[in-house]
Amino acid sequence: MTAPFDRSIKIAPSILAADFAAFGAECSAVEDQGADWIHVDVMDGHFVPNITFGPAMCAALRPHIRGVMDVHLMIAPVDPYIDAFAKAGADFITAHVEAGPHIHRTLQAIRAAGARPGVALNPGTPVETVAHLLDLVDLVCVMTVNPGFGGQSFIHSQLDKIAALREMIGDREIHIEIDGGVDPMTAPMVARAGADALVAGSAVFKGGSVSNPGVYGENIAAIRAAAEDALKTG
Ligand SMILES: O=C(CO)[C@H](O)[C@H](O)COP(=O)(O)O
Ligand SMILES: [Co+2]
Repeated sequence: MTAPFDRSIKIAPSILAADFAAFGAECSAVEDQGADWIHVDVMDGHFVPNITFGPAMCAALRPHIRGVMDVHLMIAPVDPYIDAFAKAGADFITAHVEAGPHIHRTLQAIRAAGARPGVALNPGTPVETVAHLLDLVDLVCVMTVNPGFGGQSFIHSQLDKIAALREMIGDREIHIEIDGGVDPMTAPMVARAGADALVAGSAVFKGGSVSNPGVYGENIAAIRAAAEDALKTG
């Protein structure tokens, strides 16, 4: 029997804001402190103006992540690397709709490789771009910053896009993930607009460390409570 679709609020710390010299311990620490998914930002210095890490890092992290590894590919091209990220143990592999001319084929290839496909949209990309991809994906990621860096300000104009996406998705079992500038102030807005997976880097890791992980727990709880309270009060 398959598990019912989980529409509850999920907090996905982005390790872009973690201590790069201690990624394994950082992943365990945020999971111990209540993280639902671990969000791994892969950047190539071409699709985005920053470079992080690749499939070897994901494979190294896998034993340190008990739950979901959510891999956000900010790379172009995507297709030559799909098998490597799937073999590295990624649960979700999200590719950008802007990363190439054949996103439909890319999403099929991610599923064929054994991972769950996601599609991400840059802030300047209209939501209609994913209308004909919804049958292929388990997740749509709405970027609320321009991808490439953590710690940027939330772009409020994306709230309408999230609400329109929620409408488009209807009762399909697709997660709406928000990435960029999510904190206890912005979490209520994205939750009300229809998001269920909230990526947060700076707002989770600020003030904490692997030797002081309780701060991560407080930060995660604050974002979750802000989002859940917004859903209760409407
Ligand atoms: O994909 C990303 C940037 O391209 C990151 O996931 C995102 O920026 C999270 O960091 P923060 O919460 O600090 O904005
Ligand atoms: Co990301």
